[in-house]
Amino acid sequence: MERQVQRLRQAFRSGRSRPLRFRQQQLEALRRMVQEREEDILAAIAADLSKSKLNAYSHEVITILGEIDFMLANLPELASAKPAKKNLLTMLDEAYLQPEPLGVVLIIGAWNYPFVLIMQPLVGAIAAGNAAIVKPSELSENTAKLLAKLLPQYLDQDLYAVVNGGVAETTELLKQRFDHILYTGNTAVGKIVMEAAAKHLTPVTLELGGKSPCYIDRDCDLDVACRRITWGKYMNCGQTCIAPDYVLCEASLQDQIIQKIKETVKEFYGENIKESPDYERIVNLRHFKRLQGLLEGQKIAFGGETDEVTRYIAPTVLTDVDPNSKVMQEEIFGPILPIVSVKNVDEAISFINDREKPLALYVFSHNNKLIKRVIEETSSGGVTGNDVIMHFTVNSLPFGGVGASGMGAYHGKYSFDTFSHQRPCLLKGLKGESVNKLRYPPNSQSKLGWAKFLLLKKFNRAGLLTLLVTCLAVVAAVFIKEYL
Ligand SMILES: NC(=O)C1=CN([C@@H]2O[C@H](COP(=O)(O)OP(=O)(O)OC[C@H]3O[C@@H](n4cnc5c(N)ncnc54)[C@H](O)[C@@H]3O)[C@@H](O)[C@H]2O)C=CC1
Ligand SMILES: CCCCCCCCCCCCCCCCCC(=O)O
Repeated sequence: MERQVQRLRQAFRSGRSRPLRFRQQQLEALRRMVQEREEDILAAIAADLSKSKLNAYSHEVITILGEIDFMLANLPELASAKPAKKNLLTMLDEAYLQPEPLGVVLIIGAWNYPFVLIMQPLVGAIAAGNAAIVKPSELSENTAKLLAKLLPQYLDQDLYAVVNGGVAETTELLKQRFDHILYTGNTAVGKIVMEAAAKHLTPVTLELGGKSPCYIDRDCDLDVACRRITWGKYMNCGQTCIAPDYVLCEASLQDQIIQKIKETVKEFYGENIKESPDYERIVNLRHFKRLQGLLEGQKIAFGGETDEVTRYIAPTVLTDVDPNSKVMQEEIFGPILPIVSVKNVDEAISFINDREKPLALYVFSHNNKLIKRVIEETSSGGVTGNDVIMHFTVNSLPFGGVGASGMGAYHGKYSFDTFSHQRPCLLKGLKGESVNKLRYPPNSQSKLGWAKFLLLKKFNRAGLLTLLVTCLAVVAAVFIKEYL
């Protein structure tokens, strides 16, 4: 492991990953990989998550092609130096922010969107000019094996590497020194990653989970709300980090919501859900049993059927759920939707604020003011109003958590920034010593007066004009003194 990281570091130090043309070539190669090996990629995702190839394409491949296109279209702008505002003491100098790559970065992915969660950060790392090691989840082993086979065929092998394995291999990997770690997965492991990173003072982006609430207001088109919630909750069999975890609503809405979700489930997946190509399975037996445990003692409004052999759990809604029950204590990460009654929006806001900050928050209402109020009075990684999941798809919005749901963010420009250091640069000339004398010892009251004037004074229009004239005079004086 140590030698592998060293090999990447050496390649990074050679400077090969920095030129824009090189980054573009690598991103183009990634796009070719996705296009040429589409069938293999879809088959691997399908095998890992019992997913149709159509869904594998729309859940994962589209996102990556879109991200690569974005980076290729915007790379010159993203990587360019950005001029910075100057103060009066540096007005003749050059000040700018120069994005620079961090070095060798580590990307650890989770199993639930095994392709996206490795590839999307990797696109950002390459675009920003880094070397990278990716560690796909061992639970989605088909995608992990395929990435280990394909990435070296398309990318520079000395700069980008895949490490596969479970806890032992990841633990070993985390002992190495990286320049950034982006980890996606559960909170407990997030803490392990952060602790390991701290030993090297490595900055981390942690993409964690949590219970994302979904408030449905009385003043709402329930048909539309329930259709959108059904889509986002049961997509990938509920194994989506930003799936609506539970619904909050007034008790009087509960029966209508149940009925409408039930109808939508039938519309989406047919009479025999097990036969639907659009309905996935739970990733493994451990998670299947965990989810079965969450159903115990609950009032099942519909669904609840399970089949251990195929790890099938039907789309399920629970009613009158006690906020203290187990299903309301941990992230569900499965096709179970609890409905918790609240008296009104005030109680919903308190309910949300009494818990850890979630990764996503959803509010459905005709009343835009109410939506804005819920946003204003709560906190979460991201928000979608009157829909679910969709903020993930907008790559001009940073994606990430806050508090217990994570730190840092990525997607689009934000991925580039995550894997870059914004290096502040001030370039001065060697002339102009007559002005600089103001800051050299010995200090004096008059020098201090000038320093206050130049650095602290705020000017109105008239003041600005006077200042401009003064500055021109100073520039002229400096010029005469230094050059004539
Ligand atoms: N914020 C986000 O973008 C996303 C967050 N998630 C969250 O991830 C969770 C589900 O993923 P997991 O079951 O954690 O996935 P997982 O079991 O695949 O683990 C994630 C990664 O951590 C590694 N890992 C596991 N145990 C480790 C240890 N002891 N030391 C070092 N590395 C270790 C695994 O090898 C894997 O690569 C949910 O909480 C979900 O909400 C999932 C997808 C996206
Ligand atoms: C008309 C064409 C429709 C195409 C469908 C586009 C819908 C896109 C939804 C994609 C959702 C992907 C969610 C991925 C979330 C990954 C991280 C996570 O939350 O666990």
